[in-house]
Amino acid sequence: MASNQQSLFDDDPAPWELDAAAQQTLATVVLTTGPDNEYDYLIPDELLDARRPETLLEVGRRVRVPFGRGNRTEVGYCVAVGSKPAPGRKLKSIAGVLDKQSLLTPHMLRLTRWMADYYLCPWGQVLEAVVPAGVRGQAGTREVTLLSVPTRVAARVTTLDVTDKQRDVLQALANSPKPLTLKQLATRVGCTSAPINTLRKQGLIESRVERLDQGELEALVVTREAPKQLNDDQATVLREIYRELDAARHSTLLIHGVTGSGKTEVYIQAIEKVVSFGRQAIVLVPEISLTPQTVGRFRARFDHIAVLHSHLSDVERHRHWKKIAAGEVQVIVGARSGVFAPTPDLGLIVVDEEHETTFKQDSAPRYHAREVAQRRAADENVPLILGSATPALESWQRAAAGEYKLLSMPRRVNNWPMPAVRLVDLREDHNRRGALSRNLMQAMDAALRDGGQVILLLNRRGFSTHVQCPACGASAKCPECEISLTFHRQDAILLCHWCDHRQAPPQVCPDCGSTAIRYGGLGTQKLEAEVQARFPRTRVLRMDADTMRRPGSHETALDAFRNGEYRVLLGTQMIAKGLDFPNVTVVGVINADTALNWPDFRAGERTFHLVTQVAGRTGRGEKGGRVLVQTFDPEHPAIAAAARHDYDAFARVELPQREALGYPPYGSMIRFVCRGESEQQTAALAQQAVDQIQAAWGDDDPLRPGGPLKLRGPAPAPIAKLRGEFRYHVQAMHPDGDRLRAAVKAALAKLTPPEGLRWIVDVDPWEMM
Ligand SMILES: Nc1ncnc2c1ncn2[C@@H]1O[C@H](COP(=O)(O)OP(=O)(O)OP(=O)(O)O)[C@@H](O)[C@H]1O
Ligand SMILES: [Zn+2]
Repeated sequence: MASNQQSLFDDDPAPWELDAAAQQTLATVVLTTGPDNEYDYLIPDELLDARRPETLLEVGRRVRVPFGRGNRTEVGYCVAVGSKPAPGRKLKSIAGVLDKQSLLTPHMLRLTRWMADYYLCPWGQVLEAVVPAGVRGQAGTREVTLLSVPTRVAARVTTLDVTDKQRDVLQALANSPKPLTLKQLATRVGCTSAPINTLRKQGLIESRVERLDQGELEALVVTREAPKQLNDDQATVLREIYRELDAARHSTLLIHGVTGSGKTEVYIQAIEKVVSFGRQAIVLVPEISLTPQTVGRFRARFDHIAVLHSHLSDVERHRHWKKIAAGEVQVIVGARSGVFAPTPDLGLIVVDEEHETTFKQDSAPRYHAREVAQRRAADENVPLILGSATPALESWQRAAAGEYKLLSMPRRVNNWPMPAVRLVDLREDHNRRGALSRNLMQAMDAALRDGGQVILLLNRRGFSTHVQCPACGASAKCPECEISLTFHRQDAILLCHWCDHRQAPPQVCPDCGSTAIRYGGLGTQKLEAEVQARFPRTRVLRMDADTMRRPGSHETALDAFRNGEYRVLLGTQMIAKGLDFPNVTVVGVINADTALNWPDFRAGERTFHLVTQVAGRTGRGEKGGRVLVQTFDPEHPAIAAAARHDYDAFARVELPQREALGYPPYGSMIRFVCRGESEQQTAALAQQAVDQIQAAWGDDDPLRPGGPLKLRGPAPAPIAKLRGEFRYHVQAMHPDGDRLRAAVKAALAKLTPPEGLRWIVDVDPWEMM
């Protein structure tokens, strides 16, 4: 206020009083659900009393607040406390503090804020996704009795007056670096529980009861491994990583290492250094259940590791979280959400198989763990390592642009050669009646006779993938999704793979009454039947979403294959990843083209990744290995390059095409999808989105770099109907990602969806269906 006007308002307080009154200590709160805004609240004095830490209001704790006209109670996160000028209106007060400690470090607050901005979703929603829903309780744990030898006893085991058996028991226990359960000890010594119990009664063995969850129980039985002697490529890459670690700075290293080049050993030795600094490392893997070997290697090398997988109960997750936050964990191995592990002193993040699509979350917040890891590593000033035999083109492009440092491991360990890949042209194999070409069968036969094992990839589950009436052409479709139903012979049902709708297979065609229903198309169940018929004395293991429903079933199945109980492993893409079985001498790809014709600009890239990765599962031992890839399109660049293990060749063809069309990695893409029961309303909402985005973008200035905004749609999505709702989508692309995000954000704020219509927005989408 200008001072010369002071006299006009005698009642006003003097300027210094005004200042004091204007500043108040306020808490800024973000609601967990509800409007995407930040709200200021007054803080009652008792919540600022440092002598009562359990109710102290701090940034990162959750609070209860009155909200809205009716003052209903909402929960929110306190994201800031500080003095602010008093607003004109009267503020409400915080009603209470929910957490006894802060759930979020300042780093995590910044990271989640960035995610909300980048992925165009409410901050509160991101916060809820990052902080695990842990509740108090002890479900999911088991009480075990752990035995150990007191030091005073261990020192004189040889002179004690005990039986020989008892001495063996004491010796075994004293030699074990960790306490053992009764069962473990008995197995190790080869005795019953009797001598152990006698020793316990005599006080020569101590016992304590602990609550352990499944992961910790597993960790009890790990055998430790020593570091491997690195080969030259590994050593070179490790030196580069050490250089970054010693410099204590952020940078991103992309390790392009062919399948079987020993990337995991490099990560482990890098992390050993991080741990020696007293800091923690986060390792992200595509899916814990599919990577039991990788997880096992980490367990064998570190004492304090937390494995965060999707089968953890809330309670277990919460316990891990607390241990990690307390700095008690050295290495966190986790899927996507492991990137939020609350490490107090992070030293390194590793993203293994960084090209995998599972790193992108397909529900809100639709973040990509690689991007979040990048952001987090930069914010905490630590290196980020991305590793893959088939890097995502996004990463490859950034390396080419100098944003990432590219490190190569072009050879396999032990100088084993890459397996020879043969393309089997299905167009020339006219006499083929089943799924297996003559070439593939011969190769399988030779491998099996030689004591080897076989992996067969077919990326479709079920028995028959379409059920059709040859008389009138009608095919069985899901009534809710209008997608072809798959016949599952085991359960004798037709199943929709999108919505899980089930119905009995028709006896007669519902359209024309013909009884000659044809079951066509090939799924893993049919392949299993064929392999079993052709190789009757061979045990065949099938892995797909149908056989792998229960937690732990992947590990059991892979163990059985490793032990040689099964000679043939067949399945969907879940068998294509990361497995390291030296006895696999033949890999067969039943149909390399299944993903090629997807309505997705990444169809070629996905195909290249899948074929290269599955081909890499063989030739990992003394016996070598070979690969047969069946295809109708052997000249396709993705398939031809995969057959030569030639990533560079693939990238050289694919990148210019992406660039010409403005697709990622050259342009940013945002996808809008809406759905509703009325097709007309759904289409109208998509049109509204297009109009609003165009309006928010404004006119295209021909002189501005990046060219005009590319807007595709509205159009029916490839899955045009799902669970009874119509789906429409819109794609917006432009090289200037920030400007694109701003325009879409502004546009979405103006959308007025009618009752019953829903929409989502996906920044950097991976799913195009
Ligand atoms: N220096 C080494 N000497 C001998 N064996 C090694 C060495 N480094 C790694 N290995 C072994 O080589 C095999 C392949 O290593 P690893 O699984 O880490 O490869 P990878 O690069 O991750 O392959 P993929 O991309 O196919 O998963 C493993 O059995 C591993 O124990
Ligand atoms: Zn359906």
